[in-house]
Amino acid sequence: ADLKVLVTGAAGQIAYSLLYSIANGDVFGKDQSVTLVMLDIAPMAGVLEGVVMELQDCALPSLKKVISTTTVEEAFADIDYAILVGAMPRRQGMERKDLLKANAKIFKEQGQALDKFAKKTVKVLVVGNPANTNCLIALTAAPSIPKDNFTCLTRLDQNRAQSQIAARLGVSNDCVSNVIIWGNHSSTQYPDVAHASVKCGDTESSVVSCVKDDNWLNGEFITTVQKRGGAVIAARKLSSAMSAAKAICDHVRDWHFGTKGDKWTSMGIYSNGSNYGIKEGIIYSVPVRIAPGGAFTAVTGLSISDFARSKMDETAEELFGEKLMAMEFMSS
Ligand SMILES: NC(=O)c1ccc[n+]([C@@H]2O[C@H](COP(=O)([O-])OP(=O)(O)OC[C@H]3O[C@@H](n4cnc5c(N)ncnc54)[C@H](O)[C@@H]3O)[C@@H](O)[C@H]2O)c1
Ligand SMILES: O=C(O)CC[C@H](O)C(=O)O
Repeated sequence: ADLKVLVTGAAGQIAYSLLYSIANGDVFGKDQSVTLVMLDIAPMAGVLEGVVMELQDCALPSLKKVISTTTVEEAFADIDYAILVGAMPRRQGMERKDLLKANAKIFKEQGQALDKFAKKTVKVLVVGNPANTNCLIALTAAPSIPKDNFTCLTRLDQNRAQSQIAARLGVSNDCVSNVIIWGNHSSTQYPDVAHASVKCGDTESSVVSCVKDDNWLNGEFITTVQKRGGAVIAARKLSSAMSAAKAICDHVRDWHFGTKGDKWTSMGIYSNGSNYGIKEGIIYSVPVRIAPGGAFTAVTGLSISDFARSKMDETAEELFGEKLMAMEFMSS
């Protein structure tokens, strides 16, 4: 059957890279026909039309139909996937709090629209920042959809961490696996390589034993990944877009087709209180294994050092703080 995939913020910069990849079959496969639904706000209707024209002009075989709209009723009707990108990005000088205030109401409205109009099996990926808390807002506003159908993007952080390690070791990016991102998609996230491995030829070794520099791994490596989004904003005067779109494709592809073998990937999921002492009630990034079709389970039994524990708690605390702030904004 045809897949109906919604991308919000479809006139924006991330969408400009993302829409092509989805329409080209890079996410759901070349044999899967896709109806692409594109939502943006009314003032962007003209730009949206231009993007529709370009998608048509790509003449892609797996793109069955394009629907562009500025109303949530039409956008969320009967969708299989909702990729929620549309939100204000942080610019230089803006705090996360400013962003939460501006964006929280978008995700409440869209959560309600998911509840009302989407398939109950819809898979939701929240990208718009603050991604974890926006995801929690959407989930809360959509009680008829299972909580495990809501995730937020931390794959960009995982890709950043993986590429930092690969560059340090002088190996290609695909040699490095099982890096973990814990917690918030923010500068308190904990990129963790304690369980990561690097494959050179036929031999697989731990990243820690290959890097042989714990000071770097526990210091500069972590801060580089934590601050990478801000560094891109400072350099481009715009938020990351090409790399964000690529990470969205990786996330959704793995959610659709599943992870391979004993490999895992990180995504922000609803914390039900049973993973690694992370309390219930926030969207927190953990390593997951995914079955074909999308059922996922958090990877269990990983040893957690005292250093990791304090980092994991710090990012959880930030998320509970954001949750409180979001609740205040919503009630005022
Ligand atoms: N989680 C991540 O890893 C990650 C990475 C990069 C960017 N982001 C976030 O993604 C978001 C989008 O970034 P961008 O660079 O594409 O921004 P952008 O400003 O280029 O595009 C955002 C688009 O969303 C639209 N929009 C605003 N409100 C909307 C609504 N209610 N419904 C539908 N569309 C709406 C805007 O009109 C605009 O076209 C930002 O919040 C950014 O911070 C997240
Ligand atoms: O606003 C930020 O600090 C980050 C923007 C984006 O989420 C990224 O990670 O590139």
